[in-house]
Amino acid sequence: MQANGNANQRIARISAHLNPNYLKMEGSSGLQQVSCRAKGGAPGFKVAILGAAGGIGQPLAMLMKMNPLVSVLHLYDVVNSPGVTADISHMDTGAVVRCFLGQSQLEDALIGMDLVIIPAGVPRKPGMTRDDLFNINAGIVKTLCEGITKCCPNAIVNLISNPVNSTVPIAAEVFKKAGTYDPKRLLGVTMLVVVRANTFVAEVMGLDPREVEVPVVGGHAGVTILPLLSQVKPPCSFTPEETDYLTSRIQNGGTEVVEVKDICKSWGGIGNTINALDSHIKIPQAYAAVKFADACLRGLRGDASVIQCAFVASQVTELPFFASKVRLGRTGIDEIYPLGPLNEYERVGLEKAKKELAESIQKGVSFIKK
Ligand SMILES: NC(=O)c1ccc[n+]([C@@H]2O[C@H](COP(=O)([O-])OP(=O)(O)OC[C@H]3O[C@@H](n4cnc5c(N)ncnc54)[C@H](O)[C@@H]3O)[C@@H](O)[C@H]2O)c1
Ligand SMILES: O=C(O)C[C@H](O)C(=O)O
Repeated sequence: MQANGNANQRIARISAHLNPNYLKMEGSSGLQQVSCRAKGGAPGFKVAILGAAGGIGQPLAMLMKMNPLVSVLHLYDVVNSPGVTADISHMDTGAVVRCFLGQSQLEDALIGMDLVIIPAGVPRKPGMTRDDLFNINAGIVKTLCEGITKCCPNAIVNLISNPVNSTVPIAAEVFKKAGTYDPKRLLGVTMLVVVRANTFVAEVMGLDPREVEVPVVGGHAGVTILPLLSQVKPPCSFTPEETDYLTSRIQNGGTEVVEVKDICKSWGGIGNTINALDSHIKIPQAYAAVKFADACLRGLRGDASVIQCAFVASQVTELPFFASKVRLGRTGIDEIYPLGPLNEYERVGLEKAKKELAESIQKGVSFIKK
């Protein structure tokens, strides 16, 4: 005890390492909060993850810590962020990692950020739609976006929390209310369905998924997810059965994962071992989120021709938001591409997608305007 100091002092040392907001003040017995901006060791972008201790948040934090474009990584959550930060900060990559815990530290987590990634909120359980998450996640996204308006209104925002079809309009309304809205900087992350589409098409066609590009437009739930199989690169032709199978599998990929994980969970562990699925770590979801975040950072850096699909404010259809291919640049979205020629199957799908999307968008807008 002598050598290591008392418990408060030990906590203070650990906390100061993890969190620049907690520094042990000379002569004080406990922790005292002081304001301090995180400093990065290497040049690069400052990125905050809100919801960093969650199933997506943790692997996302690990992968962003490995990204050479990131110099400072802020990990914010309402629980467990110190443990996650301790772990991630031991990786010998360039980004400096800082921990932020609880609402009182939200603003410090956000000050000066170039990119804010939001996977905060509850995930689906079997039998639920993404829209069933609205009641809880709408309020969470609203609070986090209010923080962004105050602390980093020019940051690019990657919104992952579901239902994306409603949370993006919620974020837009919060930013509009604060007078900080820039539609070029707000992007709903739909990359995961593109990743799945590339994989499933590659499986059917016997191709390497890294060489396949499937544009997926519309939104991020059920029938609003519209893969444009007529525009796959390299050009492929599909039988009607293959088109039905692929469209349905891409639209229901999220549900497939939720259900299979739940079945595995019900098997339990072997003997007394803990079932790893209890932790709900979501690695491919984080992979997709990082693929998208990396594209945004490359755009910010000024790389040419960075093109990905995302759910954004759009004039591609009559709806105010729509997912389609966008080109990313130094200030966010530089260009939104039109849908291109659709076949009859896709035209029918588009009408279904727009009907559901219109309701989800309106639900998000009304949540803030009510
Ligand atoms: N867009 C996509 O492609 C995609 C993919 C997968 C999951 N999701 C969505 O992402 C969300 C998170 O999924 P998950 O599996 O990581 O869930 P999770 O429950 O494992 O993690 C969510 C994290 O958010 C935190 N959180 C809750 N309220 C918060 C608040 N007010 N501020 C900050 N953090 C808060 C929780 O403490 C938790 O650590 C869900 O809504 C899920 O549906 C989206
Ligand atoms: O399906 C979900 O609930 C999570 C995510 O949107 C997914 O597509 O995996």
